[in-house]
Amino acid sequence: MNTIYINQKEILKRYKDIDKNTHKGIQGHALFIGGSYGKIGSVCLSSKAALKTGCGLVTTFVPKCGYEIVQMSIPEVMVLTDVQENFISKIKVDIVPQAIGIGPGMGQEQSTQKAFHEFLKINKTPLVIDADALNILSQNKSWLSLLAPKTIITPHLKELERLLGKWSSEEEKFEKTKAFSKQYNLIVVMKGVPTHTIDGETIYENTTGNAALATAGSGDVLTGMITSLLAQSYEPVNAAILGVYLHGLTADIALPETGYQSFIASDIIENIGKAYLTLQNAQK
Ligand SMILES: NC(=O)C1=CN([C@@H]2O[C@H](COP(=O)(O)OP(=O)(O)OC[C@H]3O[C@@H](n4cnc5c(N)ncnc54)[C@H](OP(=O)(O)O)[C@@H]3O)[C@@H](O)[C@H]2O)[C@@H](O)CC1
Ligand SMILES: Nc1ncnc2c1ncn2[C@@H]1O[C@H](COP(=O)(O)OP(=O)(O)O)[C@@H](O)[C@H]1O
Ligand SMILES: [Mg+2]
Repeated sequence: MNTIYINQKEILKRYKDIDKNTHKGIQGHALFIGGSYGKIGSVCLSSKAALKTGCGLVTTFVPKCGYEIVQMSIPEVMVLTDVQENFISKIKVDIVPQAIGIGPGMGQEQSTQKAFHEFLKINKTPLVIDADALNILSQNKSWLSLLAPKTIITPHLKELERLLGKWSSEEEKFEKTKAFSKQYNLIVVMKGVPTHTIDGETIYENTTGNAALATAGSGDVLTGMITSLLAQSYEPVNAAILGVYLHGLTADIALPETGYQSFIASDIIENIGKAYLTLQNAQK
């Protein structure tokens, strides 16, 4: 198997320092599409994580019930709303983002499924697909052919099983995932312990992170971080690898202060700055 271990040395080959003359207009604009009644928090986590990972602008598209929630919990984020109150029914945005993250908290209502299908037919923006958007694809596998090359998908093991069907050994899991990645030309972030990012025949094994990450919203934060890096012009595979590495590093940094149990998804976001500083200090 062609496995590359993603440690600090590998990350420093891929990490790009910030340009001192940059401004928010060229730092990348990320759009998040997701949320439904009772699950607006997921897309708030993705959106805040994206800002803290360095993109210049974030817009979040939610059903109407999410409008005040997103505005009040993250004032830096711009908000667009669906016509429906409790779930997404028609994805209509008048902005030009550099990357889109779709799926966290989105639910699987029939009209949400239809809206997602219409969106996939016309979308030209680099995409990160997570959570319910993956579950919808599992129910409509013919839509996978609508995905542009190097679209990033971020399934946890259950979501992966819904997409691929059951496997009977670890080896078969990897073989099936590699075949799937090649068939649709996708980058698969196979979330687990550890997380493997699969790009065709190549497997990138992450080396950061710990059990503190086993907490609600941890994956929603990862979607925000990867989408942010994609919006900042990282190649899709590097956005995935660096996002997973930084996400894990936040938990390694925080662990001595929080312990495993009290660490929550917001603590990932709080520690993204320290994770970046670790890389910047290692460059000196
Ligand atoms: N604050 C909010 O708004 C939040 C909103 N959220 C949103 O909720 C939606 C549903 O997402 P979800 O992942 O909770 O549900 P679902 O896909 O059915 O998976 C659950 C089942 O899958 C399994 N399983 C999970 N992980 C596994 C693993 N690593 N390895 C192996 N198995 C694993 C496990 O099954 P079991 O092992 O029990 O058989 C578990 O019972 C989605 O839109 C998400 O964004 C959440 O992000 C939370 C915070
Ligand atoms: N024991 C663990 N060790 C390391 N990472 C973990 C562990 N448990 C969960 N994670 C990470 O936490 C994230 C969980 O994602 P996900 O299941 O989508 O959460 P949610 O849907 O609640 O946001 C993944 O990145 C996964 O790799
Ligand atoms: Mg998830």
